[in-house]
Amino acid sequence: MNNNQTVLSVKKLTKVYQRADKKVEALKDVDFQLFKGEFLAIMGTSGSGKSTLLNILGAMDEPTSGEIDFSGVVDHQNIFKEPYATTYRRENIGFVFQSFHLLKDLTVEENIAMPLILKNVDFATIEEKVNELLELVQLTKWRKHRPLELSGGQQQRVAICRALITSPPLILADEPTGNLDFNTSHSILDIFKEINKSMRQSIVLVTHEPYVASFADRVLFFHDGRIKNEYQCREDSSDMERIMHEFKRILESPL
Ligand SMILES: Nc1ncnc2c1ncn2[C@@H]1O[C@H](COP(=O)(O)OP(=O)(O)OP(=O)(O)O)[C@@H](O)[C@H]1O
Repeated sequence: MNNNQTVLSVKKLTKVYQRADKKVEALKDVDFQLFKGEFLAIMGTSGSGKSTLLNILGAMDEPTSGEIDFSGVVDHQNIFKEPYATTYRRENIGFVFQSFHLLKDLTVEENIAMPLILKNVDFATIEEKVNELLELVQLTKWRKHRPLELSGGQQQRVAICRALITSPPLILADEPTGNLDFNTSHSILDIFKEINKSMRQSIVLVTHEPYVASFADRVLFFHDGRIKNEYQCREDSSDMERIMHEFKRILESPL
């Protein structure tokens, strides 16, 4: 849960893509705050702007207008320009994607260690962190294997470790359970919940599934590039049904 210390503050954010002779407004006047230690789900149907938002929060894309106050994450604010964008991503963000994005020729432990190798961290420190993370996700005995020898759920656990190894204040996850079956998704979401609680990292997770969103502390409902409502999870068995109900109501309302 949050203690109201702001990590990110998003104000009147818009993103317009130019596609041939047509403008696509992917984000329209998006306003929200992310709090320290908060697990926030961004929920919406396909095309509602979820990935666009995540890409902007990760400085992989620039907004068309509006502001993001990143002062809860970094000192400088010019994060959309190089070299700041790369530094911001490397130092402050852990990315987890639907399709894992692991390097297939490297072992599990090499994949996890890569962000620290790139930062020239000493071997002993890297080994200690890799061991700790492998234990957290119960993959110690798979450390010498390569990603393609692992199940989808195991590969996603490796990707989560890689995202965590620099201890970033912010984890951005785009449909991290999209390629996984129900039970595997549950165990991956439990890991997100656990790291959020134990390490106090803030998480922004994009999903179109009420079940996945119900693991978060708060859900922002996106529709047609706008935030239509939000839901504070009660952490009980009613969350999924309430999220589903609210999502359905939003989809059935006129734009
Ligand atoms: N690079 C781009 N160029 C042009 N239009 C884009 C681009 N990226 C996204 N869009 C458009 O912006 C809108 C929002 O897309 P976005 O990918 O953010 O949605 P989404 O909610 O993540 O969808 P999905 O769940 O299918 O990934 C869509 O209409 C999409 O076609």
